[in-house]
Amino acid sequence: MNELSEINVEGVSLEFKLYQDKHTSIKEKFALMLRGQHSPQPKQFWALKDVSLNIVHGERVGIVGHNGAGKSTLLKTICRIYEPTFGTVRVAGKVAPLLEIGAGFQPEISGRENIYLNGAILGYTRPQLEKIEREVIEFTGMQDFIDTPVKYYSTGMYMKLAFAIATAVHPEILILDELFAGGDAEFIARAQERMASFVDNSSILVFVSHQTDLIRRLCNRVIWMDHGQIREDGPTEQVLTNYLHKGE
Ligand SMILES: Nc1ncnc2c1ncn2[C@@H]1O[C@H](COP(=O)(O)OP(=O)(O)OP(=O)(O)O)[C@@H](O)[C@H]1O
Repeated sequence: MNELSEINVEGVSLEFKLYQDKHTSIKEKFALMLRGQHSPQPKQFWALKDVSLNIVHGERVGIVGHNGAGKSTLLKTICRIYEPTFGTVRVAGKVAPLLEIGAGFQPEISGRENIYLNGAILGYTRPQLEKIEREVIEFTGMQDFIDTPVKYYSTGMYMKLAFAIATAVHPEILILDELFAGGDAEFIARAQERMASFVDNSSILVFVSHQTDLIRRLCNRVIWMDHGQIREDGPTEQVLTNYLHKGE
């Protein structure tokens, strides 16, 4: 286990271009063309603005903020799905990202085959994959469906499988985005138990959620995102109190 897992985000800004074509009808476009004008240029939008943070092993970080504050964008930037427009992201340690449930699954193949496929993508070795297969089937309780193509799975089943695969072998850095929307109560309870026991002093959890109770239970540090910037970063209770009183 890497005792030196670390996430370092330094001066990160990320720009999206917002296309506004949907507000321009074909008739309006023709009128613009006849007048020798062009459709409006895409608007620039900064989803992250000069974000800096450092997360070290042993930290369980909850990210809170209003809708559109930049929480998911920050996670995707840490996972290198988005390239920052400015700034740098450095990650030391193996990352298990759970950003969009089922995003890594192949719909036509079975749950069991997806365990192998996803596990291989996460970098697990063959002996680890065999252990994971047993462990995942046991954790999910999905013996009866494990050889069914995952396109027939419900959202809850996708979630169980993805969570079980990502956490089967203790990852050094676990990154979760709103994981529990749509899961059944029993699974949510078991997943929370696993997450609580998952983080020890040699790993990192980064967790986006609107469920402040869950964040309070699982995290020892909270980052409050507001309009693409960090509004507050500190101990869970302090930041949550401010967020709940001054935020949203
Ligand atoms: N691929 C994209 N292209 C353009 N804009 C985007 C894209 N992804 C996100 N955005 C915009 O960036 C902003 C931040 O989005 P993000 O999903 O990071 O917010 P969030 O804090 O996770 O919100 P929520 O709590 O609603 O999930 C939003 O205004 C969103 O519309």
